[in-house]
Amino acid sequence: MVSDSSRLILKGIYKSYGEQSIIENLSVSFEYNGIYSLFGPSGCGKTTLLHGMLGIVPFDQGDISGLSGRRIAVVFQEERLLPWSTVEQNVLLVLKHHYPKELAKQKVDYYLEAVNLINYKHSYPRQLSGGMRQRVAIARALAYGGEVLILDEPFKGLDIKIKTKIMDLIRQEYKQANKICLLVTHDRFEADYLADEVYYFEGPPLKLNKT
Ligand SMILES: Nc1ncnc2c1ncn2[C@@H]1O[C@H](COP(=O)(O)OP(=O)(O)OP(=O)(O)O)[C@@H](O)[C@H]1O
Repeated sequence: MVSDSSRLILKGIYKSYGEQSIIENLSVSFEYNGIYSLFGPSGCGKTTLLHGMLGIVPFDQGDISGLSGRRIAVVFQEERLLPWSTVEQNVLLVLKHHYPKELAKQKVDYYLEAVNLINYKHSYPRQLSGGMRQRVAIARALAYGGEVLILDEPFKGLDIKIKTKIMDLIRQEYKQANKICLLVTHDRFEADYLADEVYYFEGPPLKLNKT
């Protein structure tokens, strides 16, 4: 089979947890150079789909193409920050093997500024609010960069002003050839604001309702 490198394709995906079928014969594809929202109610299986794509949980069946070998940045539902490291160190950590030291530091400052946290770079996660910690996780993913950006409910707890500022930045950086951004959300405003295309899901089992 010839693989199509301009698309990320999921084909015939199945996933169950015990007796509960979460994903049943789902096929969906995304084009590089696209920003997509995966919109659907809480519990329908969106996170399971993302985690399967990332290899965090194994799918029971199905094929994924167009993802391996790509650099992937992720914002998970939880911030996953190191509590013993400062905000700056948390972001730097993921950059240090990918960029020279000075460039890495510049990136940290640029993205902390972008999420309105530059004045907190020497703070520890416990000194921040939940929404601020979430913004550190967003800054970390954007600074890391990559061809694929996966966002799982990244804007919860953020006010509309900062949320739209961050979404504008993401559009600027991901509306480019050879890049994909996938946003999982059950917030209709976010889904419409960020994406070129909104995929509507229901479930479980997760079903693509319409695009
Ligand atoms: N590790 C697990 N073991 C058993 N069931 C699970 C597990 N993870 C998820 N589920 C179940 O799978 C279903 C889908 O969960 P999932 O987190 O994928 O939904 P979601 O659409 O992302 O929801 P939300 O928007 O609330 O995050 C739920 O019914 C959940 O209870």
